[in-house]
Amino acid sequence: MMDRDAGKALAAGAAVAEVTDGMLVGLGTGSTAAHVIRLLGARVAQGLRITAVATSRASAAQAEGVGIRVLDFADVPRVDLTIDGADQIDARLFAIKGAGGAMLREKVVAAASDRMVVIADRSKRVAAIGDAPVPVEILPFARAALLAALGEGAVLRMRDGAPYVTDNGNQIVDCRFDLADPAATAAWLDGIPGVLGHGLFLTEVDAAYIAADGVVSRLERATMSR
Ligand SMILES: O=C[C@H](O)[C@H](O)[C@H](O)COP(=O)(O)O
Repeated sequence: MMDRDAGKALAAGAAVAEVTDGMLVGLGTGSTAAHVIRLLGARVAQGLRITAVATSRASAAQAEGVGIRVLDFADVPRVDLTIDGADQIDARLFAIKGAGGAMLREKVVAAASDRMVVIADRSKRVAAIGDAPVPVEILPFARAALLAALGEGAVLRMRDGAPYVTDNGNQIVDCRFDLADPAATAAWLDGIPGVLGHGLFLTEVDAAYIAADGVVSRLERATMSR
């Protein structure tokens, strides 16, 4: 665990090095993104001038706590650079996100970003995304119908004996999909009324910093268009 956390911090440091004066930075959510916020806060204390938007209330609170000025994303048309974690990432820069429940805000912020970078310790790096639940944010009004539509293995996420509620006031269904064709699965999910978001990030990620054995490697989507 210590080793994984050291990897998260190392990857975060590599990505934070991309942040320069004047940027509007998108802050991800989760234990890896928390390192980014901590490191950015330290740089802000040393004089770095940035503003930020956060992909969750938790990240906004952490950022404000370390002196980063957080804007309301509702007022922000474009973001320069977003740095976020992932549950799985592969060489195609396909990612599964949302174990922390923030994937809908994470995706809209990523989509509004000129550059989106995923940071991860080696445990997240996989040959091909698939062996992890895909979180799907649903309209609670349609819960039973959507659980049925999402198929076998779809499980309503619970917390403290009640359905988990996202920052958006919705619920999450964790799904097990055959991801032989991730784009087809994403398109299918995008077409289901009442599905408000999901954790398949297939086009949003521009680069990934992966830490393993004290070394960070970078994967870059150099030639593919977004
Ligand atoms: O909803 C949560 C996010 O997608 C996280 O970025 C993802 O779950 C990775 O979180 P962690 O860095 O805590 O493993």
